[in-house]
Amino acid sequence: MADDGMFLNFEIPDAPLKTQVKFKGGRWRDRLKAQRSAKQSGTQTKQARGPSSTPQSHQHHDHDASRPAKRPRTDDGDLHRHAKLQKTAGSAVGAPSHALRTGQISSSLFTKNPTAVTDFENAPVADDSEPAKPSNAPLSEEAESFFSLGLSRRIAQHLTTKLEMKAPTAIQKNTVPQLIKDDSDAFLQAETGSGKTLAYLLPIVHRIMALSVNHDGTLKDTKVHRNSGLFAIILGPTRELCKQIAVVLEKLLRCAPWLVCTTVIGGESKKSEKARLRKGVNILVATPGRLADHLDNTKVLDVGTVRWLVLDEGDRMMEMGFEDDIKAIVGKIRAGKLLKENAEGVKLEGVLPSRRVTVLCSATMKMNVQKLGEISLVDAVHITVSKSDADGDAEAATEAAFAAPSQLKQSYIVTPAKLRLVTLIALLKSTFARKGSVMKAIIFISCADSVDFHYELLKDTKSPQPPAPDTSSNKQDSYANTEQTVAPAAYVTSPANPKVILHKLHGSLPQPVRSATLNAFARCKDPAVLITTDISSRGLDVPSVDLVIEYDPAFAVADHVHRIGRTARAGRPGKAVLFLMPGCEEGYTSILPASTPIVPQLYESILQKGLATAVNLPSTYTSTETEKQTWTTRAESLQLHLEQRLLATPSSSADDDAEADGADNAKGSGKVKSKAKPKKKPAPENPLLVSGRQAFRSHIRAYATHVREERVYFDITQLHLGHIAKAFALRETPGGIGGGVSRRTHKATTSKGGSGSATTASTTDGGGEGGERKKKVKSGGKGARDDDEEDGVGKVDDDAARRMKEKLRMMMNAAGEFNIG
Ligand SMILES: Nc1ncnc2c1ncn2[C@@H]1O[C@H](COP(=O)(O)OP(=O)(O)OP(=O)(O)O)[C@@H](O)[C@H]1O
Repeated sequence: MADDGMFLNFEIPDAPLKTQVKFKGGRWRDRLKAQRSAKQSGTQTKQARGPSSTPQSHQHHDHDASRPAKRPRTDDGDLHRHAKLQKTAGSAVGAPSHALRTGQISSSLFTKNPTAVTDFENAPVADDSEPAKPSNAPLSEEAESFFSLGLSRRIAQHLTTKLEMKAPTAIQKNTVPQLIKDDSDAFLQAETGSGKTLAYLLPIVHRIMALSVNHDGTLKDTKVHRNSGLFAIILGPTRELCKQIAVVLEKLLRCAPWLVCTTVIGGESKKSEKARLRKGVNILVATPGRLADHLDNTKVLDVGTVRWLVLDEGDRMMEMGFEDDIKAIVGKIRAGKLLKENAEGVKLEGVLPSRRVTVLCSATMKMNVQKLGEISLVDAVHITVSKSDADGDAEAATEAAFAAPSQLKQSYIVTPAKLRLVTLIALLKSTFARKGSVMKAIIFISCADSVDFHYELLKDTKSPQPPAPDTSSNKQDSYANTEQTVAPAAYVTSPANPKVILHKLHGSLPQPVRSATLNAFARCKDPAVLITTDISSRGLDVPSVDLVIEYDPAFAVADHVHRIGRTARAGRPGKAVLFLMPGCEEGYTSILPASTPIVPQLYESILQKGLATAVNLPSTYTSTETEKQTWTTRAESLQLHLEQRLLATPSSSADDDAEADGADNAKGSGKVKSKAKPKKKPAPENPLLVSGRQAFRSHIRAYATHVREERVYFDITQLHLGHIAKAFALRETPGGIGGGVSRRTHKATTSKGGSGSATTASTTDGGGEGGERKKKVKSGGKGARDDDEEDGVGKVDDDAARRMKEKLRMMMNAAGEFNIG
């Protein structure tokens, strides 16, 4: 069938387009071969542009044997599917009227794409008939109540009346009585969104309250207050999570206003944290590095009365390199003498646990959790929601906790690399096509550079920044802090949702910006999209997230489970869509935990649905789209438009600014010669192009850091870099991937201990504790990529570097097809 849909019917400026590709590097013979291949391909393209262009000529081109083979080509299959969909879309495929005039270019979006191996015909289909029973919802009110868990009337009433929680969830039902009556350590494991935070907070608060309140709610004579001692420490991996835990705790403590909690999480001056600790605190929420620091340097922080140490998201803390800090914290707490009464003579014995209790909390189980257990737990009770655990089958119970919530609908789209960007836009556009169907969506991307790029690309360039959420205590601050991270979106809006607000979040942003952005996303009343790295994958609880898009797959299955767990929380419905590329990536679905089948979606259907109507371009651009355009031409026009945006020369005002800056700098350095003719400066590069190239490089490097066991699905040698560049709206594949490590870090710090081996690279950690901790990136480990808080540009391990080198050599010997004239 024909593939005329791939031709574009509009002019683009000549200047930025490279008509000839220069091949550098590699052996001259290979370069010559590639040059010839390019020439031949160019001739074919020219032929195709002529009026005699036929679909056959493209197919011939596609099967050009002289072109170095990279991946199995599948045009036949692809075009067949494509044509089939075109027909259903009612468009005329193959009409020769699309033939281009000289000077126009062809978009190769729909050609030379590898075939998906998924058997779409026999794959499971989405079952919309009956939603699955939620697995993480609160239990029925008739069957369970907070009161029956052994909680005091005061707390139980507070939960039902003030916090509007009618009944406990299953993990709360199993945890609360255990931690109230027993002083054993506990390993708490339940799926995402199942209410683990309250599961450990409720018994702690209940028992601390019991120092001053009788079970019937009447007050005792002795009433503890903020200076009565620190009773519990809760550790979380990121500042965001710690803040969130503190918010839940503050709400809970409203029924016991004499108790005080606070956070020490970095990102603000240690002095002010010390001041708060000096004022007195009963429950402390902290990141490990910052707490270890205070334990070393803040005398007023006395752990003699501490009875509970909670390690929330334990595996993540280990993964982030907090092992030494945790060891130090556990060691210090255990070393201190356990006080039976506090300084004021309040008897703690008999009310608080008789020993120090450690609670380890995680939705997923990794090897490092075991290690953390060895460091911190003694004869721990394993608490899950599963019956199997009660039956003694711990493995089955762990598996149940590791699963995604049953009501979460998971699907995946096998999208050729070149079509990723337009498919993402089409997916978002169709998502927001109906008012109210999706209010909030989160897009996970592998690295901060790529987050920055996609945010800049998708935002509406000229629209004013949306107002800051009005609930902030400091409106002005909040507004200023989100200036670079919150903006109205272009492309993805629809007549039903003309306003969609875009947010970006990653660990390279300053802490106040991170907090303000998250706050803005959580409180946004308009439909909202958050583009983010894994910094948002753990523990974050933002209400009404209806959709999670994994545009880049997670670096490990456990991370995938946490990412998709940002939706479908506490029994609410949710959807998760995973982008995969044809080939080995498709096998990844076989290892994903899911209670219901993960359904494949055709990218063509997504494009067809999303691009059924015209795309709203940013306000500085005028759309030339017509109603009659088909989804394929829309996809191509959109891709071309995006590529052109990157190729556009920056405006003259930018030039002037640069000129002025240059002059200022020269003056500053005192090197201005009065009569010297100002040197002509090279035209500044388009910032979007620079950002796109950087995003591409970081993306490829991050790709090399999938965990070893999963690299069979994410094989870097299988990547077609040229095609991937297209997903960054780049016409040419940027160089400089293999060489060196370019990092964007806050500031260099020195490591506190740690076993720095020759293959160990260190990057500052902007996420956990604002550059205080040094993250260890070990050879072969996954720290090399943009971890949640880093910028994703790390050292690729030796193995990956070798494969990358090979890949680059292949690249240099072959011509990326859209590099060719
Ligand atoms: N008993 C309850 N009734 C109703 N909602 C609840 C109940 N317990 C918790 N929730 C709500 O459920 C949501 C998820 O809770 P929480 O963040 O503690 O989950 P989690 O198990 O820690 O998830 P994750 O593993 O993703 O961190 C929160 O919005 C919380 O307010």
